[in-house]
Amino acid sequence: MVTENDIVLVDAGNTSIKFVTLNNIDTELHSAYSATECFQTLKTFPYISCIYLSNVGDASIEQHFSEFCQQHAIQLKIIYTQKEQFSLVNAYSDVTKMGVDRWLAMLAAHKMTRKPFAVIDVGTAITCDFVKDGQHLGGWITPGFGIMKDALVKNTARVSANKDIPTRFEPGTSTEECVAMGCQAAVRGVYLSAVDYLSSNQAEFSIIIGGGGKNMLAFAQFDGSILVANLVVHGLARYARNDFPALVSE
Ligand SMILES: Nc1ncnc2c1ncn2[C@@H]1O[C@H](COP(=O)(O)OP(=O)(O)OP(=O)(O)O)[C@@H](O)[C@H]1O
Ligand SMILES: CC(C)(CO)[C@@H](O)C(=O)NCCC(=O)O
Ligand SMILES: [K+]
Repeated sequence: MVTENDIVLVDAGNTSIKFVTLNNIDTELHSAYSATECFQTLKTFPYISCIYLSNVGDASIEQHFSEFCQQHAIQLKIIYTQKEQFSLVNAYSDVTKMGVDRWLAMLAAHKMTRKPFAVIDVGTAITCDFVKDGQHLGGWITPGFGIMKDALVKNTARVSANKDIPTRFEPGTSTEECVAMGCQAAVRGVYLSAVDYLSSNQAEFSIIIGGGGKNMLAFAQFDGSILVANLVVHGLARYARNDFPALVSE
């Protein structure tokens, strides 16, 4: 019999691989910087029957997982972006081009609200996708906080940045602070633009925010937006629960 702790959900992003067993989906995720590092941790798990993998990084990740799963007699399900699933319809005409993390974040958010919504995933890149009545309307791809700072430093002679993640939002008084605050302003701009777009078309809507950098949008909670942990992994969980309906009713 398959149980929730035998199922592992893996979100391979551009910077790191995040993974967790289905029963621990709302706890802090494990994180690894390579497939090899991820396998070292997976080998310490008592038993794995099935791995659900989503990957927006290098295709070699899928090859590594395929070999690992073959060696350890684990079933591997690689999830790809679809045109339609769980009553959600993708707006891309070529869905193979859409990062599966966006698709999974939409599926996770779609389960959380009936209102028209924007789902914002704050990671290496920031994505924002809009959905109304189960129809994806389209979205935005924006550089993430780190990439923005790097691009500024790379393309200027006198602008420098540090690695600090800002804990305040106000005008800066040194170059490094101005860069950190300015890039934070740009991240907040994605949220504010989503509010602007949604409110011009409908009276009621939800905004759902996830990803490792979601705390940069923590202020949005006061406007009724929902900050959720592990959006992509929650999307993967929908596929797992659909395949194994006896686990938990959906
Ligand atoms: N405490 C924090 N506060 C704000 N931003 C953060 C924080 N920690 C990380 N970030 C930002 O979030 C991003 C990391 O996001 P995430 O953990 O979703 O994973 P990732 O592996 O980097 O991204 P992806 O899955 O897109 O590859 C980094 O680019 C960083 O700028
Ligand atoms: C935009 C990212 C990098 C966000 O992780 C990912 O979803 C991706 O690689 N997307 C491919 C391009 C697209 O979604 O249209
Ligand atoms: K690219």
